[in-house]
Amino acid sequence: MKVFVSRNIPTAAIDVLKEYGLDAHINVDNKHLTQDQLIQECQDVDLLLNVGHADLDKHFLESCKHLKGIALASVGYDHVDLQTATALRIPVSNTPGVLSGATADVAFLLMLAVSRKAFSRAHEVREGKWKDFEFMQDLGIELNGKTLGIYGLGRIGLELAKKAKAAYNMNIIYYNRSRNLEAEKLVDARYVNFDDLLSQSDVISLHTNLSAETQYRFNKDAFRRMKKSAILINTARGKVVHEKDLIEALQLGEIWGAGLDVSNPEPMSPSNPLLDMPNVCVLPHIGSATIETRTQMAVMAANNLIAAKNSNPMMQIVNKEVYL
Ligand SMILES: NC(=O)C1=CN([C@@H]2O[C@H](COP(=O)(O)OP(=O)(O)OC[C@H]3O[C@@H](n4cnc5c(N)ncnc54)[C@H](OP(=O)(O)O)[C@@H]3O)[C@@H](O)[C@H]2O)C=CC1
Ligand SMILES: O=CC(=O)O
Repeated sequence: MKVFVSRNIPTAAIDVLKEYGLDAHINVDNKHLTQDQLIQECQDVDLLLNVGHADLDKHFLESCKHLKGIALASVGYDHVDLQTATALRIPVSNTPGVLSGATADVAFLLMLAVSRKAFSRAHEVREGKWKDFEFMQDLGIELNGKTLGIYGLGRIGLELAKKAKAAYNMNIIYYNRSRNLEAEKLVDARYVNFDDLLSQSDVISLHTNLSAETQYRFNKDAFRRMKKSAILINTARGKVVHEKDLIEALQLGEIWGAGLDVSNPEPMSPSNPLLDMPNVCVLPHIGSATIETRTQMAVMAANNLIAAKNSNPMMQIVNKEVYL
């Protein structure tokens, strides 16, 4: 069977593929592939281990006629046309759980960075422009005892809630479509409606998957209903936030600051006004980027490919209808 790995992955995962007899062709140069290039690479490929968030849409899926399985090295699968994959009987797997702690760490990091204005003048230090200790400058907001609102309290949201509770005894409120009773028990999380999430939170952290329902849910209207002192953290997907409305809300002082690990599009344009705002911290989508986590993600994806190779169900299947 022909296997393609779309970017470099840790050796541990390549070893798993080899151990089970899959001799993968790896994009060893780690070149960014356009969709056309990926289609070209996958012309006679049976199994794809896909790294990154390039669109695996109808055109891609229908163009790669030999595909019998796609293992994503990500938990999010909003970039895959699952309906077409299922119709073509291509099982698709993801990597839930193993990246929750690392991604929650980045949300926590952003929450602290923005609330303490940690990076707003870091460049001044580097450029020799920092002149003096200022008693009344760079004043941040303390997180202790504040209210953390989580939009999408699932695996990652719960990890963040645990950290926020342990470190700062934050009050946790959340909004999902359904209640998360485990979180209510573990961190005393309180289920609220969307309006209350907006109006009661000191920090709102987004951890939903991207869907038609969640796309642009954080827009002009939402920002107006948030506290003027509120901080927005997004480690979910760029499109959950209406970026133009966010820029306006920050410019008008409708919210206090924002910490973003994701944007729309990615990479963010260097001319994006968010990058010039001292109350905004932007990271290059590094949520799961630790040696430990990326290794576990890649190994999980490799094991899913092995299952597909052996015509067994993939363990972390996201379109299980394919097996009906
Ligand atoms: N920055 C990064 O590097 C990373 C980003 N991510 C992003 O984080 C996302 C979440 O991952 P994970 O925690 O594992 O996923 P989970 O499925 O565990 O959690 C998603 C949560 O979102 C809620 N949700 C879904 N739809 C809605 C809606 N319409 N309104 C309100 N809540 C909703 C779900 O609850 P319910 O179904 O009850 O509504 C669930 O609690 C991923 O999909 C990915 O996009 C993930 C990893 C790394
Ligand atoms: O964004 C990363 C993911 O795993 O999803």
